[in-house]
Amino acid sequence: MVKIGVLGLQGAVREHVKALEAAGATAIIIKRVEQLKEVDGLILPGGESTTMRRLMDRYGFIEPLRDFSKRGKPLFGTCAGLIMLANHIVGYDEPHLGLMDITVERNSFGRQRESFETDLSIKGVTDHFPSVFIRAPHIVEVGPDVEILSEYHDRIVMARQGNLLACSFHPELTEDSRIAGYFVQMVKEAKEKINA
Ligand SMILES: NC(=O)CC[C@H](N)C(=O)O
Repeated sequence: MVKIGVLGLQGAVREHVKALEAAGATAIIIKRVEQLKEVDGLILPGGESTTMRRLMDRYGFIEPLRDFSKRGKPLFGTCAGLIMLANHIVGYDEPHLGLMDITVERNSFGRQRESFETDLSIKGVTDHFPSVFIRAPHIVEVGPDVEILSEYHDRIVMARQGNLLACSFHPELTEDSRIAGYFVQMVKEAKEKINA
């Protein structure tokens, strides 16, 4: 069984733990850098990216998370977590982790529609996934190694680059654990490779 961490500095943490368990993984909440060595993959949850960055700096997570990724361990960023992974953020000079070859724009679905739910088709998962968007970012542009997994009204809302997975919405806020299952499978495959 794979063990997957959920970064627990801020945001929608417990819901991810539940979804991972429903998808057959062991899940632990990560609050200290030393805990990273216990897990085979990590979820960066939704929340508020500027707050999350401040806490990552305070607890020294930036470099250890880059190392984690370099060692071939998968990361999955949802909503604010997607913003943490991106190489470029529209309107900002510097990225946060800067691991994934994507450009993201924050809060891109308009104020009057701050939060909504819609049915999305997600490549490799299902044609119908109930997706909750909360002040969500979207992916403006992807590099050549990035596979687009889902779009909503011509905006990219889910993508994968090797061991990096990112989506604009909150898959953990619905009962459907198939996206968590997709990530669990990524982590299993990465673990086999690392141990081979
Ligand atoms: N639900 C979310 O994670 C919202 C993300 C938030 N609007 C940000 O820019 O960080």
